[in-house]
Amino acid sequence: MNESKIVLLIGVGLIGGSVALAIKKEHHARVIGYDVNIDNCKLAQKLGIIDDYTETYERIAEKADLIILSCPVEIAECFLEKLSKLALKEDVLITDVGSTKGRIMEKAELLFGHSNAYIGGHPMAGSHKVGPGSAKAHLFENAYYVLTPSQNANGKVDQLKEWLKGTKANFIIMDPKQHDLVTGVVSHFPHVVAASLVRQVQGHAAQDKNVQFLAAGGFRDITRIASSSPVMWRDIVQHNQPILLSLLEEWINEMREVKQLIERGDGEQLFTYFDGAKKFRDSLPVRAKGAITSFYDLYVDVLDKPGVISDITTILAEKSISITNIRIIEAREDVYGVLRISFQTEEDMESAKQSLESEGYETYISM
Ligand SMILES: NC(=O)c1ccc[n+]([C@@H]2O[C@H](COP(=O)([O-])OP(=O)(O)OC[C@H]3O[C@@H](n4cnc5c(N)ncnc54)[C@H](O)[C@@H]3O)[C@@H](O)[C@H]2O)c1
Ligand SMILES: O=C(O)C(=O)C[C@]1(C(=O)O)C=C[C@@H](O)C=C1
Repeated sequence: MNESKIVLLIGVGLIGGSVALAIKKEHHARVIGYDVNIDNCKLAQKLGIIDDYTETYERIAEKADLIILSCPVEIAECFLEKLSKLALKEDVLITDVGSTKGRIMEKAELLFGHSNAYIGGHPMAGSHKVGPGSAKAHLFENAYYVLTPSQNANGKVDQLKEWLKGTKANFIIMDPKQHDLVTGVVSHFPHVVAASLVRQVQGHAAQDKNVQFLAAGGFRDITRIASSSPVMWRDIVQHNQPILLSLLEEWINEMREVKQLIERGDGEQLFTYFDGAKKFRDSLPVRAKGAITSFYDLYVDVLDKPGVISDITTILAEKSISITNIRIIEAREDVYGVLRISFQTEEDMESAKQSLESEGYETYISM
């Protein structure tokens, strides 16, 4: 379907590229890219993410059936102004993939509110990587994909879902303000904390080189997201400033309480604090994509002996089970360590579990 439809992708990076691939999986539309970084357009064309690219978006925008803003959120906001001055098609659909929705939707209501053209969007999955080279058609599979239709655009939500059905995401309609509060809590503020932890460690590393060598699994897990695009996060923080400031106040109070807990040194209170955090963290839906994880992880107890990883990968290869990642998350000489193996699908994870257990390995689905 959509034989002759034109999609204009403004921002040909990780998320735009992934959305474009998902659209091309289901529709025969022609996807044209526009990006300030022409190398991203060239790479995306080579990878089959876009059919062509343009160095001047205006002419294509006026022909487009679907326009996707997949650039940093401050830039997306500027593009709303630019697009509103063009003679767009009457039935055009415009969406974005930005991590914040409040300011974008305020502007969209102002400029496109009279029409039914604008539906904000935010796929709640991603990566710390950037650029079209890391784009994947399945990036949003099972993830929540928030939609924020402008006042008159409710009737067009199904049309957008149809365009985006190749993402296999779970669409959810939200109010933009509610969206910014929730994502502030689970995504934006954790990013600020991750970056600040890395900067604290950086300060210590300048005093003692061993800090870098010993920055192991736990630190890496909790700070992976600090490796994401600083441009993207600068814009997110500027857009969600009031909510982030209020979360920062909450966090400062929480840290004051933690300080008192540590000063008191009461084992029972410390246990209760960590146990409460563990119980809530463990209750989160770790097997659904979203804020917590992007893959189906299986944990395997292993003796740290030479050949154990190749034994495990051989067992899985014999059953044609593909893995997306494998990592030793704890290993000391001659004691049990834990291997984390990630799979693309739940079925692969379940078959791996069965195969490894039948060979005598002990496995868990979450820890
Ligand atoms: N990375 C994630 O995990 C994630 C997840 C969901 C949503 N988002 C949102 O998706 C959007 C894109 O982020 P990304 O992760 O794909 O980053 P990215 O860096 O991979 O892609 C952004 C692209 O926008 C381009 N760009 C920048 N300024 C531009 C301009 N003036 N005109 C045209 N193109 C321009 C960049 O050159 C780049 O190709 C952001 O709004 C971000 O908030 C990111
Ligand atoms: O997995 C990551 O690297 C992400 O940071 C993805 C993440 C998130 O916080 O979950 C980051 C920002 C986006 O708006 C949506 C998803």
